Amino acid sequence: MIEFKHVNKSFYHNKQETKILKNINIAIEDNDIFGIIGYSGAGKSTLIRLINALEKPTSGKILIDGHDLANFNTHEIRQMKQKIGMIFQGFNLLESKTVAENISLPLLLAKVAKKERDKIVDKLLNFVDLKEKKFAYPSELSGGQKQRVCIARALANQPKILLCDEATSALDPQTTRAILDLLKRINQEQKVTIVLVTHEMSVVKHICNNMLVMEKGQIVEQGNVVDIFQNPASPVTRKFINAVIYDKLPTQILNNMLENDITNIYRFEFLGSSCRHSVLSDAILRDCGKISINILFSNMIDIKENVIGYMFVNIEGKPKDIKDAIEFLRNKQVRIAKLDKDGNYV
Ligand SMILES: Nc1ncnc2c1ncn2[C@@H]1O[C@H](COP(=O)(O)OP(=O)(O)OP(=O)(O)O)[C@@H](O)[C@H]1O
Repeated sequence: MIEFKHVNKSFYHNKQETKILKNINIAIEDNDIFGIIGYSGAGKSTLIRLINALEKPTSGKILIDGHDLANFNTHEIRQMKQKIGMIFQGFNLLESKTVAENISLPLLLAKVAKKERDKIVDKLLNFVDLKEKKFAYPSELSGGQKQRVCIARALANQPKILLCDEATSALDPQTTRAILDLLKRINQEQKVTIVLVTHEMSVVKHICNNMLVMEKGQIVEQGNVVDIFQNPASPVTRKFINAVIYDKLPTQILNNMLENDITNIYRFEFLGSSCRHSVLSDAILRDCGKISINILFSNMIDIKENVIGYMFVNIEGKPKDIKDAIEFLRNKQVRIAKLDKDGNYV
């Protein structure tokens, strides 16, 4: 387990203090895939670098499996670092070494015998599906292949924790997905805890179980990914979620509606069970056609077998019938908001 207790981190320049992390409290369970999301400069990299002692906290405690990192001597820090692998956006491969030599490096540092090293490297090359690139140099690899080499290198010492700092930010969406799937496999098959820094909610959505959102050195929200997608508490979280699931009617459709004097526009928010039932047709059938529901736009995603999404509709009918239908749908766990004159859903 990785725990942060009231952690603060400042950098000093000309005796001037800049507070980078403020009162950070986190508990990451073993075998979790934990996402840290925030905009540039929020302090994500500094936070993740505290876990493997690349940075030291200014105050507060960081505990790995209950042991305070501050109490570790140099030897213990070295041992602990061997059990924490790290991968970066910039790959950090040695250009003058082959793929096999790059992967072998941590084993060499850990004084593993050559025969054993070769065996481990072959196994890792197999695992990351790069057998045929064993003797290639980094310059001969694509971005996705380079990141696979980095992953193999990070796994060489059989780490318990893998830190990923924007590991997919330089990759195209398809390669990103393949790398994320590989990380998921590492987590499931090798029981490695993964802590992942990103500025992309699609990455968090794809593999994380738990997450935190950072803004200006502070945690503004943390918890289960599905819960946070369903009930984002902070504006910055909502902005991140909007990048993967848009909670407003696209302007073009809205303008088209308004030009045609269609104003009875509602946003239906479907969560969990409400998605699995035919609630809309139930509402229409129940009222024997007294109302009509015209779907304008729909936007659904699935996260860990939960479907979350928005549907924008125009409802026509007598005010009382519309009110009844809305009440019926609300009882079926559909969250409903109406578009007001200012363009807000209330
Ligand atoms: N060694 C350092 N000395 C001084 N300031 C630093 C140092 N490292 C980071 N900072 C500052 O700390 C702040 C947070 O940086 P950090 O890299 O942790 O943010 P981030 O959320 O990872 O951003 P990005 O997504 O752009 O990498 C920034 O303002 C940065 O300039």
